[in-house]
Amino acid sequence: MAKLNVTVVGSGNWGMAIATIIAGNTSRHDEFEDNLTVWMFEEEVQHKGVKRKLSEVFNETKENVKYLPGITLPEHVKAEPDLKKAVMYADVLIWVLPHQFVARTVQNMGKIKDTCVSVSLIKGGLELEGGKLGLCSDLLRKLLGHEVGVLMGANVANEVAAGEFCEATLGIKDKKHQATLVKLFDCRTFRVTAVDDIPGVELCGALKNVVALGAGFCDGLEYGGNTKAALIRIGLQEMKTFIRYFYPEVKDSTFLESCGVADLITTCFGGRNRKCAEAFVKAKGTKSWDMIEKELLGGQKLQGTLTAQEIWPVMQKHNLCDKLPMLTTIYQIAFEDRAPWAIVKLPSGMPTSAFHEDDGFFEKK
Ligand SMILES: NC(=O)C1=CN([C@@H]2O[C@H](COP(=O)(O)OP(=O)(O)OC[C@H]3O[C@@H](n4cnc5c(N)ncnc54)[C@H](O)[C@@H]3O)[C@@H](O)[C@H]2O)C=CC1
Ligand SMILES: O=C(CO)COP(=O)(O)O
Repeated sequence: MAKLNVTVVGSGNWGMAIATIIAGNTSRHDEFEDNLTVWMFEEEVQHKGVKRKLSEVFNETKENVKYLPGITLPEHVKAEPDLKKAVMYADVLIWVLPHQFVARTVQNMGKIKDTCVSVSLIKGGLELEGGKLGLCSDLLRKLLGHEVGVLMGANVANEVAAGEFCEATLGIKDKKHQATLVKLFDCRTFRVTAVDDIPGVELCGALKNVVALGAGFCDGLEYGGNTKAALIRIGLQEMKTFIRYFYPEVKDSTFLESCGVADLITTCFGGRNRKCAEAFVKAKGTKSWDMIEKELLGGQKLQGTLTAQEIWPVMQKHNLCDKLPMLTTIYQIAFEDRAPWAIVKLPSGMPTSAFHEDDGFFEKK
Protein backbone atom coordinates (compact mmCIF):
# COMPACT_ATOMS: atom_id res chain seq x y z
CA MET A 1 0.00 0.00 0.00
CA ALA A 2 1.25 3.49 -0.86
CA LYS A 3 2.62 5.41 2.09
CA LEU A 4 0.72 8.49 3.23
CA ASN A 5 2.23 11.95 2.68
CA VAL A 6 1.62 14.42 5.47
CA THR A 7 1.74 18.23 5.26
CA VAL A 8 1.47 20.62 8.18
CA VAL A 9 -0.16 23.87 6.99
CA GLY A 10 1.28 26.52 9.30
CA SER A 11 4.65 27.03 10.92
CA GLY A 12 4.02 29.20 13.98
CA ASN A 13 4.76 28.21 17.56
CA TRP A 14 2.29 25.28 17.63
CA GLY A 15 2.77 24.35 13.98
CA MET A 16 6.48 23.73 14.60
CA ALA A 17 5.96 22.00 17.95
CA ILE A 18 3.41 19.56 16.54
CA ALA A 19 5.72 18.96 13.56
CA THR A 20 8.29 17.55 16.03
CA ILE A 21 5.69 15.05 17.31
CA ILE A 22 4.37 14.13 13.85
CA ALA A 23 7.87 13.76 12.38
CA GLY A 24 8.71 11.23 15.10
CA ASN A 25 5.64 9.21 14.11
CA THR A 26 6.09 9.43 10.32
CA SER A 27 9.51 7.84 10.70
CA ARG A 28 8.30 5.29 13.29
CA HIS A 29 5.17 3.98 11.53
CA ASP A 30 5.23 2.19 8.17
CA GLU A 31 2.02 3.68 6.82
CA PHE A 32 3.53 7.16 6.56
CA GLU A 33 6.17 8.59 4.23
CA ASP A 34 9.09 9.63 6.48
CA ASN A 35 9.45 13.13 5.03
CA LEU A 36 7.18 15.72 6.61
CA THR A 37 6.37 18.90 4.66
CA VAL A 38 5.58 22.11 6.53
CA TRP A 39 4.04 25.00 4.62
CA MET A 40 5.92 28.03 5.86
CA PHE A 41 4.42 31.49 5.38
CA GLU A 42 7.49 33.26 4.01
CA GLU A 43 9.00 36.08 6.00
CA GLU A 44 12.36 37.78 6.20
CA VAL A 45 14.25 37.37 9.46
CA GLN A 46 17.54 38.61 10.83
CA HIS A 47 19.78 35.58 11.16
CA LYS A 48 23.35 36.02 12.38
CA GLY A 49 23.22 39.67 11.40
CA VAL A 50 21.99 38.95 7.85
CA LYS A 51 18.48 39.36 6.38
CA ARG A 52 17.36 35.89 5.24
CA LYS A 53 14.20 34.03 4.24
CA LEU A 54 12.73 32.11 7.19
CA SER A 55 12.23 28.92 5.13
CA GLU A 56 15.83 28.96 3.86
CA VAL A 57 17.19 29.32 7.37
CA PHE A 58 14.88 26.51 8.52
CA ASN A 59 15.93 24.13 5.74
CA GLU A 60 19.61 24.74 6.54
CA THR A 61 19.41 24.63 10.33
CA LYS A 62 16.11 22.78 11.07
CA GLU A 63 15.27 25.54 13.54
CA ASN A 64 12.39 27.98 13.12
CA VAL A 65 14.33 30.92 14.49
CA LYS A 66 11.28 33.17 14.71
CA TYR A 67 8.46 30.98 16.05
CA LEU A 68 10.20 28.13 17.93
CA PRO A 69 13.75 29.26 18.60
CA GLY A 70 16.09 26.86 20.37
CA ILE A 71 14.45 23.66 19.09
CA THR A 72 16.02 21.62 16.30
CA LEU A 73 13.53 19.58 14.31
CA PRO A 74 14.38 16.22 12.72
CA GLU A 75 16.28 16.26 9.41
CA HIS A 76 13.27 14.87 7.48
CA VAL A 77 11.09 17.95 8.19
CA LYS A 78 11.17 20.21 5.11
CA ALA A 79 9.82 23.77 4.95
CA GLU A 80 8.01 24.60 1.68
CA PRO A 81 7.07 28.27 1.21
CA ASP A 82 5.09 27.56 -1.99
CA LEU A 83 1.59 26.68 -0.72
CA LYS A 84 0.49 24.87 -3.88
CA LYS A 85 3.59 22.64 -3.86
CA ALA A 86 3.27 22.01 -0.12
CA VAL A 87 -0.26 20.56 -0.36
CA MET A 88 -0.54 18.96 -3.82
CA TYR A 89 0.73 15.47 -2.87
CA ALA A 90 -0.62 15.39 0.67
CA ASP A 91 -2.85 12.56 1.87
CA VAL A 92 -3.23 14.19 5.28
CA LEU A 93 -3.33 17.95 5.88
CA ILE A 94 -2.75 19.26 9.41
CA TRP A 95 -4.14 22.80 9.78
CA VAL A 96 -2.30 24.96 12.35
CA LEU A 97 -2.82 28.59 11.40
CA PRO A 98 -4.14 31.47 13.45
CA HIS A 99 -7.81 31.28 12.48
CA GLN A 100 -7.91 34.69 10.78
CA PHE A 101 -5.70 33.34 7.94
CA VAL A 102 -7.60 30.13 7.19
CA ALA A 103 -10.05 31.17 4.47
CA ARG A 104 -7.45 33.08 2.44
CA THR A 105 -4.96 30.22 2.67
CA VAL A 106 -7.46 27.60 1.48
CA GLN A 107 -8.50 29.83 -1.40
CA ASN A 108 -4.87 30.09 -2.58
CA MET A 109 -3.89 26.46 -2.32
CA GLY A 110 -4.84 25.04 -5.74
CA LYS A 111 -5.43 21.35 -6.40
CA ILE A 112 -5.26 18.71 -3.68
CA LYS A 113 -5.81 14.94 -3.79
CA ASP A 114 -9.47 13.80 -3.85
CA THR A 115 -8.71 11.25 -1.12
CA CYS A 116 -7.14 13.78 1.27
CA VAL A 117 -8.29 14.12 4.91
CA SER A 118 -7.62 17.01 7.28
CA VAL A 119 -7.19 17.61 10.99
CA SER A 120 -7.61 21.13 12.38
CA LEU A 121 -5.56 22.19 15.41
CA ILE A 122 -6.94 25.73 15.13
CA LYS A 123 -8.53 27.23 18.24
CA GLY A 124 -11.05 29.89 17.17
CA GLY A 125 -12.95 30.90 14.07
CA LEU A 126 -16.59 30.86 15.17
CA GLU A 127 -19.38 32.60 13.29
CA LEU A 128 -23.13 32.57 12.99
CA GLU A 129 -24.37 31.07 9.76
CA GLY A 130 -28.12 31.20 9.24
CA GLY A 131 -28.66 31.42 13.00
CA LYS A 132 -26.44 28.35 13.64
CA LEU A 133 -22.97 28.56 15.16
CA GLY A 134 -20.33 27.59 12.57
CA LEU A 135 -16.91 26.24 13.55
CA CYS A 136 -13.53 26.61 11.88
CA SER A 137 -13.65 22.89 11.01
CA ASP A 138 -17.03 23.51 9.29
CA LEU A 139 -15.41 26.21 7.17
CA LEU A 140 -12.54 23.88 6.26
CA ARG A 141 -14.97 21.04 5.46
CA LYS A 142 -17.02 23.36 3.23
CA LEU A 143 -14.00 24.78 1.39
CA LEU A 144 -12.05 21.52 1.06
CA GLY A 145 -14.95 19.10 0.52
CA HIS A 146 -13.39 16.32 2.59
CA GLU A 147 -13.36 14.82 6.10
CA VAL A 148 -12.00 17.20 8.78
CA GLY A 149 -11.24 16.08 12.35
CA VAL A 150 -9.93 18.30 15.17
CA LEU A 151 -7.12 17.92 17.71
CA MET A 152 -7.17 20.10 20.83
CA GLY A 153 -5.68 19.76 24.30
CA ALA A 154 -3.55 21.15 27.10
CA ASN A 155 -0.65 21.73 24.76
CA VAL A 156 1.37 24.90 25.34
CA ALA A 157 3.67 24.60 22.32
CA ASN A 158 7.04 25.28 23.96
CA GLU A 159 6.41 22.55 26.54
CA VAL A 160 5.37 20.03 23.86
CA ALA A 161 8.46 20.89 21.82
CA ALA A 162 10.61 20.34 24.92
CA GLY A 163 9.22 16.78 25.12
CA GLU A 164 7.26 17.26 28.35
CA PHE A 165 4.44 14.75 28.87
CA CYS A 166 0.92 15.90 27.98
CA GLU A 167 -2.35 14.70 26.45
CA ALA A 168 -4.59 15.75 23.58
CA THR A 169 -8.07 14.92 22.31
CA LEU A 170 -8.82 13.95 18.73
CA GLY A 171 -12.40 14.70 17.67
CA ILE A 172 -13.27 12.54 14.68
CA LYS A 173 -16.51 11.25 13.16
CA ASP A 174 -15.24 8.87 10.53
CA LYS A 175 -14.02 5.62 12.17
CA LYS A 176 -12.16 4.73 8.94
CA HIS A 177 -9.51 7.42 9.59
CA GLN A 178 -9.43 7.31 13.37
CA ALA A 179 -6.69 4.71 13.89
CA THR A 180 -4.36 6.28 11.30
CA LEU A 181 -4.78 9.76 12.73
CA VAL A 182 -4.22 8.63 16.31
CA LYS A 183 -1.00 6.96 15.09
CA LEU A 184 0.09 10.19 13.45
CA PHE A 185 -0.07 12.16 16.72
CA ASP A 186 0.17 9.71 19.63
CA CYS A 187 3.53 8.98 21.21
CA ARG A 188 5.04 8.41 24.67
CA THR A 189 5.08 12.12 25.56
CA PHE A 190 1.92 13.12 23.65
CA ARG A 191 -0.97 10.82 24.50
CA VAL A 192 -4.01 11.07 22.24
CA THR A 193 -7.58 9.99 23.06
CA ALA A 194 -10.13 9.88 20.22
CA VAL A 195 -13.72 10.94 20.83
CA ASP A 196 -16.71 11.16 18.51
CA ASP A 197 -17.51 14.80 19.38
CA ILE A 198 -16.05 17.38 17.01
CA PRO A 199 -18.10 20.41 18.21
CA GLY A 200 -17.40 19.64 21.87
CA VAL A 201 -13.65 19.32 21.35
CA GLU A 202 -13.33 22.31 19.04
CA LEU A 203 -15.53 24.70 21.04
CA CYS A 204 -13.64 23.89 24.25
CA GLY A 205 -10.42 24.81 22.39
CA ALA A 206 -11.83 28.10 21.13
CA LEU A 207 -13.67 29.28 24.26
CA LYS A 208 -10.91 28.54 26.77
CA ASN A 209 -8.86 31.29 25.09
CA VAL A 210 -11.56 33.81 26.08
CA VAL A 211 -11.67 32.52 29.67
CA ALA A 212 -7.84 32.84 29.73
CA LEU A 213 -8.25 36.59 29.16
CA GLY A 214 -10.22 36.66 32.41
CA ALA A 215 -7.41 34.76 34.15
CA GLY A 216 -4.94 37.34 32.80
CA PHE A 217 -7.09 40.21 34.12
CA CYS A 218 -7.03 38.49 37.51
CA ASP A 219 -3.19 38.24 37.35
CA GLY A 220 -2.96 41.88 36.26
CA LEU A 221 -4.86 42.83 39.41
CA GLU A 222 -2.52 40.56 41.43
CA TYR A 223 -5.11 38.19 42.82
CA GLY A 224 -3.97 34.79 44.04
CA GLY A 225 -4.70 31.17 43.24
CA ASN A 226 -8.13 30.99 44.89
CA THR A 227 -9.48 33.75 42.68
CA LYS A 228 -8.01 32.26 39.55
CA ALA A 229 -9.42 28.84 40.44
CA ALA A 230 -12.86 30.43 40.89
CA LEU A 231 -12.60 32.06 37.45
CA ILE A 232 -11.53 28.77 35.89
CA ARG A 233 -14.51 26.98 37.47
CA ILE A 234 -17.01 29.64 36.40
CA GLY A 235 -15.36 29.73 32.97
CA LEU A 236 -15.77 25.99 32.51
CA GLN A 237 -19.40 26.21 33.53
CA GLU A 238 -20.06 29.05 31.06
CA MET A 239 -18.19 27.21 28.28
CA LYS A 240 -20.54 24.29 28.90
CA THR A 241 -23.64 26.53 28.87
CA PHE A 242 -22.55 28.18 25.61
CA ILE A 243 -21.60 24.91 23.92
CA ARG A 244 -24.76 23.05 25.03
CA TYR A 245 -26.98 25.88 23.82
CA PHE A 246 -25.77 25.36 20.25
CA TYR A 247 -24.80 21.67 20.46
CA PRO A 248 -27.01 19.96 23.09
CA GLU A 249 -25.58 16.60 22.09
CA VAL A 250 -22.06 17.46 23.38
CA LYS A 251 -21.22 14.98 26.14
CA ASP A 252 -20.20 15.76 29.73
CA SER A 253 -17.21 13.47 29.28
CA THR A 254 -15.72 15.78 26.61
CA PHE A 255 -15.25 18.53 29.22
CA LEU A 256 -13.15 16.12 31.28
CA GLU A 257 -10.82 15.28 28.39
CA SER A 258 -7.57 17.16 27.74
CA CYS A 259 -9.42 19.51 25.36
CA GLY A 260 -11.70 20.63 28.20
CA VAL A 261 -10.67 21.23 31.78
CA ALA A 262 -6.96 20.48 31.20
CA ASP A 263 -6.53 22.96 28.35
CA LEU A 264 -8.45 25.58 30.29
CA ILE A 265 -6.11 25.19 33.28
CA THR A 266 -2.85 25.28 31.32
CA THR A 267 -3.94 28.27 29.23
CA CYS A 268 -5.07 30.19 32.32
CA PHE A 269 -1.62 29.67 33.86
CA GLY A 270 0.88 29.50 30.99
CA GLY A 271 -0.73 30.79 27.79
CA ARG A 272 -0.22 33.85 25.60
CA ASN A 273 -3.81 35.04 26.05
CA ARG A 274 -3.32 35.11 29.82
CA LYS A 275 0.02 36.91 29.46
CA CYS A 276 -1.34 39.64 27.16
CA ALA A 277 -4.47 40.14 29.31
CA GLU A 278 -2.27 40.67 32.38
CA ALA A 279 -0.28 43.28 30.42
CA PHE A 280 -3.55 44.92 29.27
CA VAL A 281 -4.58 45.52 32.89
CA LYS A 282 -1.09 46.62 33.97
CA ALA A 283 -0.95 49.13 31.08
CA LYS A 284 -3.99 50.89 32.65
CA GLY A 285 -5.60 51.83 29.37
CA THR A 286 -2.43 53.10 27.64
CA LYS A 287 -1.98 50.16 25.24
CA SER A 288 -4.23 48.55 22.64
CA TRP A 289 -4.40 44.77 22.18
CA ASP A 290 -2.45 45.13 18.93
CA MET A 291 0.37 46.97 20.69
CA ILE A 292 0.51 44.38 23.46
CA GLU A 293 0.49 41.49 20.97
CA LYS A 294 3.38 43.06 19.04
CA GLU A 295 5.40 43.87 22.16
CA LEU A 296 4.97 40.54 23.94
CA LEU A 297 4.52 37.88 21.26
CA GLY A 298 7.15 38.70 18.62
CA GLY A 299 4.90 37.88 15.63
CA GLN A 300 2.81 35.17 17.32
CA LYS A 301 -0.92 35.83 17.32
CA LEU A 302 -3.57 36.14 20.02
CA GLN A 303 -6.71 34.12 19.38
CA GLY A 304 -8.77 34.86 22.52
CA THR A 305 -9.42 38.53 21.72
CA LEU A 306 -10.70 37.67 18.24
CA THR A 307 -12.81 34.81 19.58
CA ALA A 308 -14.30 37.13 22.24
CA GLN A 309 -15.33 39.47 19.41
CA GLU A 310 -16.73 36.58 17.37
CA ILE A 311 -18.90 35.17 20.17
CA TRP A 312 -20.18 38.55 21.40
CA PRO A 313 -22.75 39.12 18.61
CA VAL A 314 -23.70 35.44 18.86
CA MET A 315 -24.37 35.81 22.60
CA GLN A 316 -26.38 38.98 22.03
CA LYS A 317 -28.43 37.56 19.17
CA HIS A 318 -29.34 34.51 21.26
CA ASN A 319 -29.95 36.45 24.52
CA LEU A 320 -27.17 34.57 26.29
CA CYS A 321 -25.43 37.49 28.07
CA ASP A 322 -27.34 37.04 31.35
CA LYS A 323 -26.57 33.32 31.33
CA LEU A 324 -22.88 33.99 30.63
CA PRO A 325 -21.89 36.84 33.01
CA MET A 326 -18.19 36.04 32.96
CA LEU A 327 -17.85 35.84 29.17
CA THR A 328 -19.88 39.06 28.99
CA THR A 329 -17.65 40.81 31.53
CA ILE A 330 -14.48 39.65 29.76
CA TYR A 331 -15.74 41.13 26.48
CA GLN A 332 -16.72 44.40 28.17
CA ILE A 333 -13.34 44.77 29.91
CA ALA A 334 -11.45 43.94 26.72
CA PHE A 335 -13.46 46.09 24.30
CA GLU A 336 -15.86 48.41 26.12
CA ASP A 337 -13.63 50.06 28.73
CA ARG A 338 -15.25 48.29 31.63
CA ALA A 339 -13.19 48.33 34.86
CA PRO A 340 -10.91 45.25 35.01
CA TRP A 341 -11.91 44.48 38.60
CA ALA A 342 -15.45 43.75 37.36
CA ILE A 343 -14.03 40.27 36.68
CA VAL A 344 -14.17 39.55 40.42
CA LYS A 345 -17.61 41.07 40.90
CA LEU A 346 -19.63 38.62 38.88
CA PRO A 347 -23.32 38.52 39.83
CA SER A 348 -24.07 35.74 42.22
CA GLY A 349 -25.68 36.77 45.45
CA MET A 350 -24.02 40.18 45.43
CA PRO A 351 -25.63 42.85 43.23
CA THR A 352 -23.09 44.42 40.83
CA SER A 353 -24.83 47.78 41.33
CA ALA A 354 -23.19 47.96 44.79
CA PHE A 355 -19.87 48.77 43.05
CA HIS A 356 -18.97 52.02 41.38
CA GLU A 357 -16.75 51.28 38.43
CA ASP A 358 -15.52 54.84 38.06
CA ASP A 359 -14.01 54.58 41.52
CA GLY A 360 -10.46 53.13 41.33
CA PHE A 361 -10.89 51.84 37.81
CA PHE A 362 -7.68 49.81 37.66
CA GLU A 363 -7.37 48.94 41.33
CA LYS A 364 -7.86 45.60 43.00
CA LYS A 365 -11.21 45.51 44.87
N1 LIG B 1 1.10 28.18 20.48
C1 LIG B 1 0.46 27.30 21.25
O1 LIG B 1 0.90 26.98 22.36
C2 LIG B 1 -0.79 26.66 20.74
C3 LIG B 1 -1.52 27.19 19.70
N2 LIG B 1 -2.65 26.57 19.26
C4 LIG B 1 -3.44 27.11 18.14
O2 LIG B 1 -2.74 26.89 16.92
C5 LIG B 1 -3.12 27.88 15.96
C6 LIG B 1 -1.85 28.43 15.32
O3 LIG B 1 -1.09 29.08 16.29
P1 LIG B 1 0.50 29.08 16.36
O4 LIG B 1 1.10 27.94 15.62
O5 LIG B 1 0.82 29.21 17.81
O6 LIG B 1 0.86 30.42 15.53
P2 LIG B 1 1.68 31.69 16.05
O7 LIG B 1 0.74 32.62 16.70
O8 LIG B 1 2.88 31.25 16.81
O9 LIG B 1 2.29 32.31 14.73
C7 LIG B 1 1.59 33.06 13.80
C8 LIG B 1 1.66 32.33 12.48
O10 LIG B 1 0.89 33.03 11.53
C9 LIG B 1 1.60 33.04 10.30
N3 LIG B 1 1.12 34.10 9.46
C10 LIG B 1 1.31 35.44 9.59
N4 LIG B 1 0.69 36.10 8.58
C11 LIG B 1 0.09 35.13 7.82
C12 LIG B 1 -0.71 35.16 6.66
N5 LIG B 1 -1.04 36.32 6.07
N6 LIG B 1 -1.16 34.00 6.15
C13 LIG B 1 -0.86 32.83 6.73
N7 LIG B 1 -0.10 32.72 7.85
C14 LIG B 1 0.36 33.87 8.37
C15 LIG B 1 3.03 33.18 10.73
O11 LIG B 1 3.90 32.79 9.69
C16 LIG B 1 3.07 32.22 11.89
O12 LIG B 1 3.29 30.92 11.43
C17 LIG B 1 -3.96 28.92 16.73
O13 LIG B 1 -5.33 28.70 16.46
C18 LIG B 1 -3.65 28.62 18.20
O14 LIG B 1 -4.74 28.94 19.06
C19 LIG B 1 -3.09 25.41 19.80
C20 LIG B 1 -2.40 24.81 20.82
C21 LIG B 1 -1.20 25.40 21.38
O1 LIG C 1 -3.85 26.58 23.31
C1 LIG C 1 -2.89 26.70 24.05
C2 LIG C 1 -2.47 25.64 25.00
O2 LIG C 1 -3.19 24.45 24.80
C3 LIG C 1 -2.07 27.93 24.05
O3 LIG C 1 -2.85 29.01 24.43
P1 LIG C 1 -2.36 30.50 24.13
O4 LIG C 1 -2.69 30.80 22.69
O5 LIG C 1 -3.08 31.35 25.10
O6 LIG C 1 -0.86 30.48 24.37
